[in-house]
Amino acid sequence: MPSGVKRAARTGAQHGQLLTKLHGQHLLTDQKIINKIVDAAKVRPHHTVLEIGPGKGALTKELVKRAKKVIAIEYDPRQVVDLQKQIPREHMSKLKIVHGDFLKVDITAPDMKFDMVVSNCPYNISSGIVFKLLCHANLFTHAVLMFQKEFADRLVAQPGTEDWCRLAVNTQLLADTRHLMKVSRKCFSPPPKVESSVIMLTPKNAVPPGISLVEWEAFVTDVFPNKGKTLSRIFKTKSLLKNMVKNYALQCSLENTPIEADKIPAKVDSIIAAVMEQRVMAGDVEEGLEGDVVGEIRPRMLRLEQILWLLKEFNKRGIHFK
Ligand SMILES: C[S@@+](CC[C@H](N)C(=O)[O-])C[C@H]1O[C@@H](n2cnc3c(N)ncnc32)[C@H](O)[C@@H]1O
Repeated sequence: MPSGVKRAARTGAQHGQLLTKLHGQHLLTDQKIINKIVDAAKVRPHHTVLEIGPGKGALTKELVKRAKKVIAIEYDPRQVVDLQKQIPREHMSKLKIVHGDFLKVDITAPDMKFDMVVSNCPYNISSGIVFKLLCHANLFTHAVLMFQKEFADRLVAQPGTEDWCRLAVNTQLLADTRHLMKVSRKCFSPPPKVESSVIMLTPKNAVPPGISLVEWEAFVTDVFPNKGKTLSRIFKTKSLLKNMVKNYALQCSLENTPIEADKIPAKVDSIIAAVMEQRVMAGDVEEGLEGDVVGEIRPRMLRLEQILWLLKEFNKRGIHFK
């Protein structure tokens, strides 16, 4: 082979490998795992399944056998071509391939209606996928999703564990999450460097009453990066105090509450003290909390209901986080 052709072939192959890495293309090859994932999704003949990143169709081939329709969103044009070749002709009419980035595709469009989501996700956009699905939680009943094990562990984490974090709290506000199975590296080609897990994500029916999602997100973002510190210490953080003072001043002016600007920091301090001195919802304290006064508790011990309660305690006293 002439050296120019060899070089071009090598460059082409390297480009392919780079794309493979960039798009998280670790394809499932273990038929038992493929079946278990599709079984877990409980696909019935009247269902439309949305698949994120079908690749060469490992899951898609099973899904089209069982569903009425599969909408598969794939970013890589090479995989789109391969996918078309992989699906048996008799099932082709059930498959709609959308060539695009899942994070950008409008999944609310009338021709995109679906009942559930199944995906061996591209791990490099795991957070984006969860966020987008939660934003459209009203569109589907459940999602069976494979992620890198550490990410999946955080999605299903419980209070009091190391993995209980912002991602867990934000996800579980809007959806129930359940671990389904671990998947060994050996079940993929090429094998990834990490282990994987499959989880079930089931949207909850409604956002808890009296809660603004924007406010919730801001509160959790302020409190959870310091999940090992006590709440009293967290609410003494300068940047957090500054933000609370600014928002309190805004709230006062919106409500026409007469309060002099230089008195606002002291007022905010007194509100924080009042909230911190309370006892956590009686009879609702997690075992292992280090004190029963709010200020002595660390966010990593707080259950969802307790975080909601804490946020409402601030909000009802006029303190907002966004
Ligand atoms: C981990 S592979 C899974 C492939 C196949 N489902 C399987 O299990 O063998 C992830 C797939 O997602 C595709 N992908 C990567 N980023 C994407 C994006 N933003 N939107 C849609 N698909 C994407 C990749 O090209 C790849 O085909």
